[in-house]
Amino acid sequence: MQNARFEKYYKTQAIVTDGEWNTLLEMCREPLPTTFRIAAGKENTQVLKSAVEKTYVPQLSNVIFEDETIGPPRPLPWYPGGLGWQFNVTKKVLRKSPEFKKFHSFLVFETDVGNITRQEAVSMLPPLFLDVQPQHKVMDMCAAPGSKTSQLLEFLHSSPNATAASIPKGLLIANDSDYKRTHLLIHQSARLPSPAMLVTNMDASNYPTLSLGISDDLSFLGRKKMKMKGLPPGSEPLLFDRILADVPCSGDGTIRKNVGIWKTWNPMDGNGLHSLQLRILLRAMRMLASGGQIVYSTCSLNPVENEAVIAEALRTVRDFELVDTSSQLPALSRRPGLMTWKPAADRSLNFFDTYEAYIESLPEGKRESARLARSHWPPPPGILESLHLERCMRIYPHLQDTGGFFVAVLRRKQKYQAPTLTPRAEKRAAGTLDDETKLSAKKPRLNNELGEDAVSEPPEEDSSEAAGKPLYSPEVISSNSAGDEDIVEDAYDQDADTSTAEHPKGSGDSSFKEMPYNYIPPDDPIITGCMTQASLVPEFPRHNILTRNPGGEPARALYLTNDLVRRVVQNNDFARIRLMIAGTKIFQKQEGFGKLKDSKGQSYIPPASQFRLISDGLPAVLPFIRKDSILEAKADALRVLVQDYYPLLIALPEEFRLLLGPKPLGTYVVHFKADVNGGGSLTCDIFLPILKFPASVSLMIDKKAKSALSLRVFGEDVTTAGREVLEKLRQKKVASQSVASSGVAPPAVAVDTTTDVEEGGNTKVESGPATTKIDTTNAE
Ligand SMILES: C[S@@+](CC[C@H](N)C(=O)[O-])C[C@H]1O[C@@H](n2cnc3c(N)ncnc32)[C@H](O)[C@@H]1O
Repeated sequence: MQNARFEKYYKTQAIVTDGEWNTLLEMCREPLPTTFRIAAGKENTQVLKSAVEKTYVPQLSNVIFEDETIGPPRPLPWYPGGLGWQFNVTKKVLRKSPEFKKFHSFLVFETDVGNITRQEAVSMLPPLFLDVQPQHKVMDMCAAPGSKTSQLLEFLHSSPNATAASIPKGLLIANDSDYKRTHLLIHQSARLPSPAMLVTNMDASNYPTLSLGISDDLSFLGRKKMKMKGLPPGSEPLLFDRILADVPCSGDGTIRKNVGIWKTWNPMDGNGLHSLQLRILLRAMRMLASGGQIVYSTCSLNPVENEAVIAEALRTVRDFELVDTSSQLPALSRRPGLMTWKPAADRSLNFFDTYEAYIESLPEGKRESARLARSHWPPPPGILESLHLERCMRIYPHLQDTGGFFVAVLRRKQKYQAPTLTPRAEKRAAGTLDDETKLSAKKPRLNNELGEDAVSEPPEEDSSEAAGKPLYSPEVISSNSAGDEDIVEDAYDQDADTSTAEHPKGSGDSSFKEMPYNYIPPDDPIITGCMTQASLVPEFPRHNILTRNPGGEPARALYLTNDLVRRVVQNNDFARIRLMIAGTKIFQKQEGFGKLKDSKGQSYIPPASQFRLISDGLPAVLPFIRKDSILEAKADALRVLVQDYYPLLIALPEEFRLLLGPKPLGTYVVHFKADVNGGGSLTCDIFLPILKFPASVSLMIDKKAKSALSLRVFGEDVTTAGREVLEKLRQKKVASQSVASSGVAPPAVAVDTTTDVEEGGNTKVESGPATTKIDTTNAE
């Protein structure tokens, strides 16, 4: 864990005092504690918090392992509501100490079902500073794998005036340019299903302005007739209230976790990312609504990726300022942003005081293609002080035993003023600008923004309009000048910036093949059937249900969005904007239901009623389910339901059987009431979907969620999957005993050697043995 360059570079930057440097460096060599947070705003948030505080902390308080006393988990003092936690034990302790093993299983189970997220402490900070509220339009520009996205979603869903299940008015777009990584994002966010969520796969530095369609309220435009190319006049751009720009970075703040950085660190990684980071932040600034806020963050200590980016962005878009966050999270120990720094021009650490000195050092023929831009250096005195870079936050590992991190909160200073159109823009608005002039007006704005020096990442060629693709840009683009900072114009000004939209960097996939999004007419018989089946009240937003297949038929799965997501989905061209998901799945066709025939060969269930509620989307639907249709049950019924995939009706406890028995086949929600005495420890109310068959019933949650529930309520995994794992382990033990006694190798036994839950397999009950079982049950 040595790197002379790393040491020299950061000593030169004076990121801490000389006296403190060794403490910082020593801490970089220590392993990082494990941190996790309990998901906020869920029904069981307080239950889990209390399980950690009142059950696990006492159990783990006096653990002695190999003659050493191990400390229990402790709360992160700065994390609101006591929901952030940290503990510091080795993997060996986690595996071998019975107390910690149990705690580890608890964490694994609850993580799988989305109640707990393992996340580095410092990575929890940006969403906390973003101050997201349920009505906000939020963008997470570089979101994968999505730990901050899930935190943002929790905030979007936590309204003091509503239940955790209510649908927020705002939206969250989680974007990443890496196609494969967007799937991590989808997986992560599925843990908190949201009708307000969209995932896109775009280059954030060129993110197109999305349209919200024609708005009744045109005050955002300052004029009634604004023409957007490809859209009817008066279309409203989607401007965001909150944007997180957690940009790609060199990541040296993660050196405690990623020890490989000791070997490979060099200043050129940070130098090379500066331009992209700046472009992403500038794009965020242009997409921000009046009064909005941006959080810019990196897990890098390098000022070139941090203060230098902020300084240049503030100089470019002048109506922004850094927010003084000193009164927020007072228990968080932090250092102010740097006011000066010295870029190194190469791996050999040749430092230059000024950009001019750097350029002069280059042979004449190489100056044009200099790798560093003026913006790598601090702004000149006079300007520098006015930027208040000290308001940026630097988190160092030794301050509170974390990774290193950088956070800056930016706010738009002034209210938006309606633009006065230049003559060119007037011509454009009138559609009288000839094509050639239009194209030349679209010269890459990027060069202006970054100055002539921004050569390390040359702007890509703009080919979108030339290729005849529709662009959602208004015809009101005035001449491009770097100081021309007008919100609406910025938001619209996509002509210069959309060239890579169809081929995001890193996606490695140029043929985007997501299914189209089609809203189903609210009076469609399938929607009516679903509403009847699930006893939904008339207020259910039936107009916001979409399906995803080329024909637009409600064939298999139905997704729920909110009104705002619907406006986005219906007013944009997704041949160009790579939309991965919109909203959350709430109903799924139960294919086996069609096969259920009575003795006369008639279908039991008409096609319009063959859809069932799925557990993932239940929180979004629950507020709309008629209370009197929800079945009540106790922990004893839950035990039967988790024990087998398809328990027979006659196996249910009498009270619940009498309730369910007379009901028609189909989908129901069961309310398991909090009860710590009834054969399990149900410490809070839970609502789960079930599906009733002629002679059996199935709890419609996946295998992992069942195991997690079983562990929490019954203290053991009583599920089929859990029993199978135990059986395999037993067989393995028997086999190894027989080797020991006979000396003969036994036949191979397929055993999951990894943890039970994680390796329980991915088969969802919902799609697993259903068909076979249905047929059997029917035959009975
Ligand atoms: C620091 S990571 C983000 C971590 C994430 N915010 C989280 O908390 O889980 C940076 C992400 O930026 C993505 N990325 C890189 N270049 C990008 C670009 N031009 N536009 C959008 N995303 C980009 C990477 O794929 C990577 O997932």
